[in-house]
Amino acid sequence: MNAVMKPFTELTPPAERDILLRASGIEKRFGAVVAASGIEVAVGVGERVSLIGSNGAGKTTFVNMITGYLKPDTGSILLGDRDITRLAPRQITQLGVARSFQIPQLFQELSVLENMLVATACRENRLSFWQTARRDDAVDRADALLARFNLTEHRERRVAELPGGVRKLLDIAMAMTGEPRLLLLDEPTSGVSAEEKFPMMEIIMTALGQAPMTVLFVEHDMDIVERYADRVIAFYSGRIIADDTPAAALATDDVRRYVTGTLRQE
Ligand SMILES: Nc1ncnc2c1ncn2[C@@H]1O[C@H](COP(=O)(O)OP(=O)(O)OP(=O)(O)O)[C@@H](O)[C@H]1O
Repeated sequence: MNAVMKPFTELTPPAERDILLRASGIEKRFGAVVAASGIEVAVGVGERVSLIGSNGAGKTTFVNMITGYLKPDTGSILLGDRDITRLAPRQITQLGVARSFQIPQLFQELSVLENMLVATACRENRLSFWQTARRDDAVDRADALLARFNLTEHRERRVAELPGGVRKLLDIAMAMTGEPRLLLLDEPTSGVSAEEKFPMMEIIMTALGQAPMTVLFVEHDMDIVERYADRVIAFYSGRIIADDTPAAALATDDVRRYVTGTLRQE
């Protein structure tokens, strides 16, 4: 059946969604600092979830535990029905979890296309970049992704010559080379000028398309959150203080007090 693609939220009510990511009973301390406490999260296939919170609230710790860079002290993380809590980052990547970084992790002296092919070689677990670079299918797939992210005109340019916003798009395009089931974006528009933010988010969200890929993105700009997330999880002091639609989450006293600062702290 050739159904017209609808936003995921219109397809099925939340209770019936297939759960892709389930974090249960997560606790994480760094010495006396509580970076995660009592974290209970279930994210459905195709959801666009924004993680918000002030500096040090625990957003990156949560992302790092999903990608395997940090291990929780207690609790479990499931991807589908697979327990990934204790797996190494590389194993978790192979299972379909990809991420981009606040500061893009790119090879400055390589071209945009070469960076894409390095990412492809890594996802395919190949030791030789050249093996991948010589394959027409790998180049074709890289070119298709570059086109989706409006990067074709930069294909042959060295990364060192690129403006910040283009580097961020490339970082996300590289994360997409393995066709992930779960994509984690760490502040996709940080460091980008106010005028560029919305056009850039528009490119990202259009390139990511609709279901079935699930996207979690850390974001400090509430205008971006309201426009592009269909759900918000707010962190404060390692705890989740709201988990709801953007409108509902941003209206709570805790989020206004501890995240957006629109309600004075007593
Ligand atoms: N490797 C670490 N060692 C010690 N403390 C850490 C480590 N990583 C994070 N923390 C602490 O854990 C708490 C949560 O940090 P985290 O980086 O998760 O916050 P965040 O919400 O991502 O903040 P930001 O918006 O500034 O990136 C903070 O108090 C931080 O200092």
